[in-house]
Amino acid sequence: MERERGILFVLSGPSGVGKGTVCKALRGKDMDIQYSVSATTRQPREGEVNGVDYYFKSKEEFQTMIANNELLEWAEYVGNYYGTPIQYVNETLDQGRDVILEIEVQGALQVRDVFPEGVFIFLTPPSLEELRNRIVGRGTETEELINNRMNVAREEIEMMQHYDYSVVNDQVDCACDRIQAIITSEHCKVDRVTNRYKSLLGDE
Ligand SMILES: Nc1ncnc2c1ncn2[C@@H]1O[C@H](COP(=O)(O)OP(=O)(O)OP(=O)(O)O)[C@@H](O)[C@H]1O
Ligand SMILES: Nc1nc2c(ncn2[C@@H]2O[C@H](COP(=O)(O)O)[C@@H](O)[C@H]2O)c(=O)[nH]1
Repeated sequence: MERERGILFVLSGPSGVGKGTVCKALRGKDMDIQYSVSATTRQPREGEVNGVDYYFKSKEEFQTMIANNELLEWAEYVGNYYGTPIQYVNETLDQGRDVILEIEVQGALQVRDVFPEGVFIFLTPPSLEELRNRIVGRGTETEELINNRMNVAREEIEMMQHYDYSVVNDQVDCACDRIQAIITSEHCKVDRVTNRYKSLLGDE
């Protein structure tokens, strides 16, 4: 029987809403889902490790990746470039394993064009005030950058209509359970299951 391709999940939502935190909680759930590591030109934060949190690149290196078609999508966000290396995503999906991308909205819309069968989830904050509190509390951005990120956040929330699911991150465990439920239900969708049975019956 031919092995089915994995499912591509895209998790977006404003900076500081808790995408990384919720993904970390998902990792603890022992699910067979792989996490793509993005490339970025932003400076590493304290404790961030190259190849684990991001592939940290110079602007020139990033532009070379674009020119060589090494990125599935890329975007400029608050003065830096961010992008998803395509090879890892394709190879992992071809192995029949799911992949999750944690990316901002402009990039997610590009992925939608290439992977219309992908599953797009938008994580929302309980309120804008709470969003700001979370970015401030993280302690990684200057006041100016916090304001820039909050301005982009407003625009991003308006783009939520382009997603398949919206999940509020009120409490990490609850948000994680909701995303886990979405992943499980996507695996039970009749069109995906039908393909599996087609190849099963074809084997007879
Ligand atoms: N449900 C929650 N309740 C309270 N605090 C939270 C919650 N989820 C995340 N946080 C906190 O909010 C801050 C931002 O979270 P995190 O870094 O995961 O956001 P992010 O969406 O991945 O941000 P970015 O897009 O900038 O990488 C962290 O300090 C985290 O501990
Ligand atoms: N379009 C893409 N956006 C990405 C990617 N990796 C991360 N991101 C998003 O960028 C912002 C800022 O991230 P930060 O680490 O500087 O706080 C946030 O929304 C990330 O989700 C990517 O590969 N492509």
